[in-house]
Amino acid sequence: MLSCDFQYQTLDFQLNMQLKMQDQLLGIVGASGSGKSTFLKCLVGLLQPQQGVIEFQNQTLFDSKQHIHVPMHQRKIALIFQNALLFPHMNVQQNLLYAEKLVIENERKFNFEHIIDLLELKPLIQRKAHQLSGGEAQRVSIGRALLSSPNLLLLDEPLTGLDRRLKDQILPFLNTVKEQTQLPMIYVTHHVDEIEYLQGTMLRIEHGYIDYG
Ligand SMILES: Nc1ncnc2c1ncn2[C@@H]1O[C@H](COP(=O)(O)OP(=O)(O)OP(=O)(O)O)[C@@H](O)[C@H]1O
Repeated sequence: MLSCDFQYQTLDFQLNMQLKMQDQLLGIVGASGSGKSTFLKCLVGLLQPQQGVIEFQNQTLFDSKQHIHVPMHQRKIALIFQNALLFPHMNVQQNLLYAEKLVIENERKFNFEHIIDLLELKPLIQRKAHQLSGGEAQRVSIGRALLSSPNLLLLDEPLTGLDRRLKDQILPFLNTVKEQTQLPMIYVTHHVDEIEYLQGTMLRIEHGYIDYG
């Protein structure tokens, strides 16, 4: 599983993470600015900690002493942001197939048809990104992340900006993804009820430290 013991520091912020992720879904909550997104960015390889170690499924992704910093595209970790970032000039099908084609065939975990069914995307496949609602676009971005065949799925406030009705639509899809794929997931949110719904274990970060209180 995931094992972290690292520090990431800027001029005015320090993140100290020591954890072993045991369960399939780890939910992370904490005040704005506490370091939740910074943690995900260190895992995916967008940011490089100053010191420490990050290991995932027996692979060292980062080790300051051994000068190991596996580049993002080799980590097999997908990150879903608050705003679905789809290619605007492509339709939904093209957006999805683009992600799939980046993975060599015998390493693909899911196929296109399976993802279309799982996320009920069939009625949308010919639409361009700007012809989708926020919730539909987020479903496509979840599908695209899955087709990149990740070993770990990171979700950074994926429901923020969606109204209650859309949240209530997307959460069951995320639950289906969790149940059907068995993918390890880390889910950052301000809403504890989302983690409870997804039956995740919960971790709180305060001012860059894990709060065990
Ligand atoms: N691009 C950046 N440049 C400089 N400082 C940043 C940058 N992004 C975040 N920070 C700072 O790093 C610290 C941690 O921010 P981070 O985004 O990880 O918090 P967060 O817990 O995800 O907050 P939120 O819940 O508001 O998304 C904060 O002090 C923030 O101001």
